[in-house]
Amino acid sequence: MACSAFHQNTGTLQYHHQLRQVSSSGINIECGNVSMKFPLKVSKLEIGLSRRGAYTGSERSLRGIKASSSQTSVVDPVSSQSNEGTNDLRKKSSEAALILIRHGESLWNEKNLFTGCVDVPLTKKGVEEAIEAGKRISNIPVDMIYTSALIRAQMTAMLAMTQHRRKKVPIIMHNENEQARSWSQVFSDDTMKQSIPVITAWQLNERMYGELQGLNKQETAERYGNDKVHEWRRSYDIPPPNGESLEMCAERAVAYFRDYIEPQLQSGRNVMIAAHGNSLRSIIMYLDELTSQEVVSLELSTGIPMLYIFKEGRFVRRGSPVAPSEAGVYAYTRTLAQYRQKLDDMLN
Ligand SMILES: O=C(O)[C@@H](CO)OP(=O)(O)O
Repeated sequence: MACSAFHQNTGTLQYHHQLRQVSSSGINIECGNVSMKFPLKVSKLEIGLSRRGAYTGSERSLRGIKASSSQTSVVDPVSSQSNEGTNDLRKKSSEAALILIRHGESLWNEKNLFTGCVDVPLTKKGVEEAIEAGKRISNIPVDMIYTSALIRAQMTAMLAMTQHRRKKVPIIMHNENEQARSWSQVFSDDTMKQSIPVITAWQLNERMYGELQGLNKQETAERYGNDKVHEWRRSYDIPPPNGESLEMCAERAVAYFRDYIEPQLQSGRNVMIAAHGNSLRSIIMYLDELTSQEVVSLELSTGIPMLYIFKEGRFVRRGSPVAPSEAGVYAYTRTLAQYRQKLDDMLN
């Protein structure tokens, strides 16, 4: 018995580019009418070294953050997961896939309202974006899912997983108290093998937008001025009135990532995170070693998955999988290619 439970335009870095082609000389990425080629040889280490001198004290502390908050969910189920689809591959490889998805359009995105920690659901368009995101990642192994505590991120994760070819069932872990844990036990190893634990964590929530929550973004810009509102929305260390700056959001989100998610990747588990514009901006700032100036121009689109490969202790951004048939995604690593082949053999 088991109790188991990734453009540059008008100065704006937008991580919603479309990966078009991977060749031996580089990666072609298209975004709108813009096409860029990135040489494969440019490593994160090189980028990091050239940027490291520009870090501020708080950025350095971002990299040294220890979580001050407790984990919201117990991860026991994971150790009892066989993840048999990728387990044998894991033994041969120290690499893991990390998928980041900002939730699909929410009802307050549609109304152009500051949302922050207000818990609103997806629009119909948001539902469609989540399903489309799922199609893009349907051949990438997922062993664990992390979402924020907010419904728009959870809807996105669940809807995306309806498209996954492996058809494992995502199960939200309820560890908020002993009774919840006890009442949500599963008593079949076989069933657990066909499941993916979903860990919800408030630390991955959207930045708390303070007294802007519920206000219209356009009206707020007209009242306080475009520059002030842009500073509140995109600066690193200037908080909106009584809300969290990106730096404050990073203190919890990056700490959670480092303390709870990175160890899963280190042990070879493939992880998907469904979260929010700013909690993901802070995590990407950490992964890509962006400076506080660079993160100002980082924008994330709703419902676009970004793929990173974690290998030998380093994160390498691999853009956004375009479609299940996109051969380039599977050229990233031998492990992913093998996984896809296995799916093809099993399901076709
Ligand atoms: O309203 C919000 O919570 C966020 C994300 O939608 O807005 P912004 O674009 O200002 O980060």
